[in-house]
Amino acid sequence: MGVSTGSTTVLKVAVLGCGVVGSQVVRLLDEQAGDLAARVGRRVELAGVAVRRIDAARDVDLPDGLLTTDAAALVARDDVDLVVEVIGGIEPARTLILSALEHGKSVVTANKALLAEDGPTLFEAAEKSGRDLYYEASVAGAIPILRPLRESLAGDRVTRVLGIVNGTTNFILDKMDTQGSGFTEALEEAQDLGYAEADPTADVEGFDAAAKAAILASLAFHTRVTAADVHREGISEVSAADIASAREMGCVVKLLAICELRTDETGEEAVAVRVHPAMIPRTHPLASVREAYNAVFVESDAAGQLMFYGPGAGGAPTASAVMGDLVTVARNHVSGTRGVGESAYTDRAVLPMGETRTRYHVAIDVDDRAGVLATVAFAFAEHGVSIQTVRQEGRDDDAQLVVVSHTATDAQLAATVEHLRGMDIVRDVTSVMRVEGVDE
Ligand SMILES: NC(=O)C1=CN([C@@H]2O[C@H](COP(=O)(O)OP(=O)(O)OC[C@H]3O[C@@H](n4cnc5c(N)ncnc54)[C@H](O)[C@@H]3O)[C@@H](O)[C@H]2O)C=CC1
Ligand SMILES: N[C@@H](CC=O)C(=O)O
Ligand code: NA
Repeated sequence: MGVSTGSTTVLKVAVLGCGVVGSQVVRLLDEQAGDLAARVGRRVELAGVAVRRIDAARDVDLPDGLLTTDAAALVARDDVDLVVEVIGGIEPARTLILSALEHGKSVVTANKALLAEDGPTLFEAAEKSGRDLYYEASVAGAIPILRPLRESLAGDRVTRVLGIVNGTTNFILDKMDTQGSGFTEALEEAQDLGYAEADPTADVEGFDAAAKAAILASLAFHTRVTAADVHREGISEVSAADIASAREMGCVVKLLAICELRTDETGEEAVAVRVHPAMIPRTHPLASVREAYNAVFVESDAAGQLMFYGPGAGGAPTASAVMGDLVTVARNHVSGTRGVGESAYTDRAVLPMGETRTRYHVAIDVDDRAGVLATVAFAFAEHGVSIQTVRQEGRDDDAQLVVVSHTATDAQLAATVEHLRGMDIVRDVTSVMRVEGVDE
């Protein structure tokens, strides 16, 4: 393959995809041209924009000559120095990124789905070509979180990363909580605002947050975690009743990504990575993260607790992170250097979800008669799950017990729920949700 030599006076950028994010990258490349030249030390110009349809309506004006439907040819062009991939999804994005790297172009991408599925292939290709692969926009949109993990905290030992990393689901849960909005109505609003993925199932079912959790855990713990390693639950099952129940307890429901450094039963350090809805106290800092904002807590041995907060989705905020990476890889290109590559030297195992320890909120429809509470409490005790509080709501045919447990493993809780579901006095277990951010 020919490695591009590019121009010595101008850096040429190919943008692949001109949707919500791509159109904003193209706009910023034009509007910030003067400042970019000063910051990079060389003019940065658009070489071309790969689109699916030339005649599609888009949010940015582009001269026809720059548009092409042949992304493969664009990334291979000799006059292209840097490539921005904002098509999304696995293919053709993976082939295009690999081709760009093989042709000697550094790549900036926002594609968490691809990084979480096949990151190592991309990192190896970047290593082999001696080029950069940067992806700050892939996690928590505009918030600088990957660079702090990769660089600022490289001398510390990160033990936990906890956050809200999906704007769409946070927007939906926030609207359900504060405005009593319906799920579908809130999702449509998030789509109109450009927060949702092309297929919003990726957001709603937690795939997007799981991909981001995999990327965060890999960087934080210097290991390889893929999307398949992440325990994932979305928000499609979160009901208005769950949100009301959380409110009763002084909590709010959030979709959380939790990455932890733990010790397995042999004493080896391992990682646990999960994404699921959880109740957190309204006094917890994450409870005040509204709309499509994201926030990530990082805990490390020396630094203690750090919190990163900001817009986690949307065209312009995401383009801001893409542009930051673009300036970095452009500077590296000009100075003939390379940024930090993948750091996966610890090669830690990923613990099964059953070993995760947390607290649980369980709502149970029961027959309202003497002895029911004791029988239910016995089922929890039998599986080693200690109860912190129980409250009864309703009477007679409408009776419900709401149990909040002390810390137990997921396996213990699952066994308890199965036991409850098999009991005569239990009509249904209507809600099981983890409770996070509460002291023992
Ligand atoms: N929208 C957001 O808030 C954020 C998006 N991202 C990521 O950024 C990437 C882009 O997302 P969006 O701009 O929101 O998606 P989008 O769906 O608005 O844009 C993707 C564009 O790529 C085009 N495309 C598809 N196949 C193509 C091909 N073969 N050649 C050329 N163009 C092609 C589509 O026509 C579309 O215009 C994704 O990886 C997404 O996960 C990351 C952070 C936030
Ligand atoms: N669909 C994503 C976009 C950013 O990654 C989200 O809603 O957070
Ligand atoms: Na980011």
